[in-house]
Amino acid sequence: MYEIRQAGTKGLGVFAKVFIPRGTRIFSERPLLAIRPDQGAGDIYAAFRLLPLEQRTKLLQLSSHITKESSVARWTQVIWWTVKRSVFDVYARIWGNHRGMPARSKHSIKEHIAILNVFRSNCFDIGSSQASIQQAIFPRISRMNHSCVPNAQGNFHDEMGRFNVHATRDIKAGKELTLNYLPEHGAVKATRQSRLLSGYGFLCDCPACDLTLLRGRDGEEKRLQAHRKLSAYAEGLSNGGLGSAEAELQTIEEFMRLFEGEGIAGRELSTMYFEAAKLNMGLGRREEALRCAEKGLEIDRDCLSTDHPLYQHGVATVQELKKSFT
Ligand SMILES: C[S@@+](CC[C@H](N)C(=O)[O-])C[C@H]1O[C@@H](n2cnc3c(N)ncnc32)[C@H](O)[C@@H]1O
Repeated sequence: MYEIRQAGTKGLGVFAKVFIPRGTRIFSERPLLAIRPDQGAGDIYAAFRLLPLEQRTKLLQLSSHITKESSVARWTQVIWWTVKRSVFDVYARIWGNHRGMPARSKHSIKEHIAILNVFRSNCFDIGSSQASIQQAIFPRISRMNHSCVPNAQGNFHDEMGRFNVHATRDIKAGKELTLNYLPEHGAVKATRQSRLLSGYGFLCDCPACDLTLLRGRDGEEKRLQAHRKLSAYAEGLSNGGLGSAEAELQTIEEFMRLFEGEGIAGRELSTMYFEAAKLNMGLGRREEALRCAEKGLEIDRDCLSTDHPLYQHGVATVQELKKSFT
């Protein structure tokens, strides 16, 4: 269905070999390296050292973005970790407690820094408080490049222990498969570019970032418009206003129009639809509430698949709304 090959100046990328319909599960991968919510940078290297050589080699071949600041930060982190480990080593020799630290002979500061760089450049924030893992790298999904108007989205399925990537749009054969690296999809170009440059070392030139074309300029204007609406709503709240459900709904609808106009689908959009359903219900507009919830469910079906607990949750919400009609 896909192939991994050179993507111009972006390095490697993932491309559709055939037409991929919206909702298709393109990838379903277990993490190559992961950390739990209670773990930190110090645990990344320990987890890495426990992997078989073949997987360690694969990991070190992933791309890594290094800046002067991140390089200094990593060196500081690793030196501190090494000092801590030496202290543990002394205790371990006395009491035999090794506290999960790799043996002294296996530790290499250079390798430790390299793996932290790879991890930070390729990891996905699983992000949910319920998930058993917090951040992870995946063998092939980590080859997917960014677009601010992506055609795919990844979501972690905790029970499966897998990160599933689904097509959020129909994708023609030969097209690159892309994800959005940024947590917020509605940000304006300057914000997106600065986050991508500092976090990943590149300036995006996707259709939403190309303001020489009408499509880019139009999208940017819609983003600004949505942010103006959001600011006006937030200002009302901070001036002591309660914020009417109507005003909240209108703000959400502005973002929904923006996303749909840009061809962005996925969890952000479905969440907005479910929120709009709740607000419409509160305003006594049951039919509109049901329409919004059904639309949210349709988007979730395509970006999560029906086996995801969040999809099941959406089914229950729609059923609940339908019951209110009887
Ligand atoms: C997770 S990796 C993606 C796969 C990577 N291209 C590779 O060769 O392994 C992230 C890196 O890919 C590159 N990249 C991703 N999306 C890009 C884009 N839209 N434009 C330019 N470079 C991009 C950047 O170097 C970034 O640090």
